[in-house]
Amino acid sequence: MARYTRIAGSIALITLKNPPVNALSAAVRQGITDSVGRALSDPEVEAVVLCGEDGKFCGGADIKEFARPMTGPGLVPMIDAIEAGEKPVVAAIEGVALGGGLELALACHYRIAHYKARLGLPEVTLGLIPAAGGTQRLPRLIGVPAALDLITTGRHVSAHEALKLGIVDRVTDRNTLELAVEFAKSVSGQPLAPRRLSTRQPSCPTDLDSFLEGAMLRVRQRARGAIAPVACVQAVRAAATLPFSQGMEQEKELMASLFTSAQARAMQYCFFSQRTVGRWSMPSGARWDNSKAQPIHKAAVIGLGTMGRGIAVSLVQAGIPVVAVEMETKQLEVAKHAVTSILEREAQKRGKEPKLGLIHFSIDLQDLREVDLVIEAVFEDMALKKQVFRELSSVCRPNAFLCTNTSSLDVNQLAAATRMPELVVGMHFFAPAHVMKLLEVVYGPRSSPVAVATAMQLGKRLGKVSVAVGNCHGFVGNRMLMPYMEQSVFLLEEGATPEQVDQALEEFGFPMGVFRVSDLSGLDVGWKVRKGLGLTGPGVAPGESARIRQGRRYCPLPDLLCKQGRLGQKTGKGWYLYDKPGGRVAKSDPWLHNFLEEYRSQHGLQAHPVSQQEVLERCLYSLINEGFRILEDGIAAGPEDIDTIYVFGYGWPPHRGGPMFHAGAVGLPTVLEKLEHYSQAHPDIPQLQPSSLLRRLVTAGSPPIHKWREVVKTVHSQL
Ligand SMILES: CCC/C=C/C(=O)SCCNC(=O)CCNC(=O)[C@H](O)C(C)(C)COP(=O)([O-])OP(=O)([O-])OC[C@H]1O[C@@H](n2cnc3c(N)ncnc32)[C@H](O)[C@@H]1OP(=O)([O-])[O-]
Repeated sequence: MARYTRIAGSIALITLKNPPVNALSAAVRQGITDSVGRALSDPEVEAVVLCGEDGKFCGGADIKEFARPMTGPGLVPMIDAIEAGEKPVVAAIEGVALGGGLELALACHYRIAHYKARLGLPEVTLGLIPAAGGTQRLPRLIGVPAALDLITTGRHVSAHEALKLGIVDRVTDRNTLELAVEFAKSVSGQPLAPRRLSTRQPSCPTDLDSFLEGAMLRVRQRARGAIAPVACVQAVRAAATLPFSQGMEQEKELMASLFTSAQARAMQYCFFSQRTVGRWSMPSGARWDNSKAQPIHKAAVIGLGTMGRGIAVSLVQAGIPVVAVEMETKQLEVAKHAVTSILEREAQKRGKEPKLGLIHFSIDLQDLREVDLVIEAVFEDMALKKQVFRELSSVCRPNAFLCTNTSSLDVNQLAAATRMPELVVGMHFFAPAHVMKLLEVVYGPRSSPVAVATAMQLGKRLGKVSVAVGNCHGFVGNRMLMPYMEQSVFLLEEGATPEQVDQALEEFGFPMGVFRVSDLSGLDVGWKVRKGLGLTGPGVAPGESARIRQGRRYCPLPDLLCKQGRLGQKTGKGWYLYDKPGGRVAKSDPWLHNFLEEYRSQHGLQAHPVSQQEVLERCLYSLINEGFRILEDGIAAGPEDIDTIYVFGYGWPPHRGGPMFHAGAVGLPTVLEKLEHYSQAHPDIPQLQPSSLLRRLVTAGSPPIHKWREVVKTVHSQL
């Protein structure tokens, strides 16, 4: 709803009231419509101030209403009425003005923002366009290029950037409402026509067509197959080339095609999943709302390789003092130089001073005596990590949280090396750690709720999307990746090329196919893991067949490439060829194609044409199948957790919701049928055998994804 009050004699104050973000629900739209009508018809009111309760202007249209039939007044007529009114309306923007919230502010004649406010049109991240006039008014206010940037990326801007761009008229560190009221009085009686954005001409680049073509190309590259960014460009083109009313018609048509699309459903599911994972729970019954996080005043990172450096940068950027530890002076100096340059570069990008004073570099573990939490990021070697944890346990305060950044090792074994195993959790960051949004918080059987709550809270402070997961090899993300990667190399044995596999995955929407990713991160990473698991190297029993390990099919191709020194981009060749070591442009490599042919003939393998459909079904359904096993094992609390991990950490296209959402969208019976088909064709690949949870869900009539937890619960209660 909206509250109407009269203040300072002649000012009508309309306050949006819909906690927590004053979203524009039907009741709020009705409240605004009624209040604006009342203010315009009251002869004693000279000007209007529009604000939101509790320091938040407006978080936009009410996303929860999208799935229901529309009721109440429409957003567009409400907004148009504000702009057309004969009394000045001033938006007092505190907190957020996002989506429909900013569109509402754009209909006001003046905008005043608190310096901490954030503004933006994030509809594209929900599979939509800003269809309450945002695509037509913003270009008329700040010009086509700047508007296109905001609309196609959905990025939020600070109040200061909004002022520079011309979105707001004033930024204040004072009481925004008081200033807005003063301002409203001062502009009362001034002509309103020039303030109505719908009447302005947008400023366009001289070469508008080629500018828009370039923009279209970029959005198509950035989010392959996503339809909303394309519609955003089309809508802005309409703003640049058509009168306002016709532009609005186009905006409406484009929105109509997006609103009910599968992509919009998937992206809105992602939005809510991200919030669902914040309400974490553990099998013990500990939850987000019954476990209290401890404050972290000072942290430490031990091991300053690529991951440790990124983690240290993340902590410093969040304003947390950090002790950064390496074992030797030489390594410490190299790391210090690298961390300092990242901090300087990042600060420059944000137009701020680097917080170099917050980081202390050291080779002395005694410097960790005062810290509240340590994140260990040394090599992935259990013996070394155990040693580090033993030392940390004796050096740090008894109540310090000890976290490991391991990507797959057993958190419980590390906990057992300490005096307080309940204070040990995994904090699995993704490279580069200061950029990637995902954090897997891994609890072992002995981790205390307070340790999990503290790691989750710290993740939030670092700006991460944190997901609490159980302890198993590879946790959630990497565990699911294993069958996916295995399928991709099996497909090479059967006749595919890396190019074909990558192309299929990239057309599905991944930014990079599996082989390109492998070249980027280095083939030696997986090699080391496989050696550790005894799948290759000295751990393999003499006389064991090259293509069978532990009774199941194994593909030695990645190991063979590693043995030849083909480690990916860093050596200039891997699955592809690069112009030099460290080169980034992947080219097809005839050597590799010959190598694959020789390998097949050596092992008596008959190459057959592999279709794009087979690539997708085998790679994606084996990954999804592992996701069902993870749910069955209680490693992830729900499908939303898995999907959030994949969207934020593994490049899963958000417009496809995440692997588990995708399974539901394809149809669980179809996924089951395909897995049955492929597992019959490849009985030596157990990962293709459908999980019992998938079977149960199909037997239960394939309930919608938000009901899966109930089926999982019955599985657990029967265990
Ligand atoms: C149709 C014409 C075109 C217009 C389209 C639009 O405007 S599209 C919209 C364009 N707008 C956007 O895309 C903005 C989307 N929102 C955000 O980006 C953030 O929520 C935030 C920055 C506003 C606040 O961040 P924060 O970390 O402080 O808080 P938090 O994120 O944890 O959320 C708290 C609670 O609020 C809920 N909720 C939030 N927004 C909405 C909403 N619009 N609606 C409904 N609910 C919403 C959220 O689900 C959560 O509920 P829960 O789980 O407690 O039941």
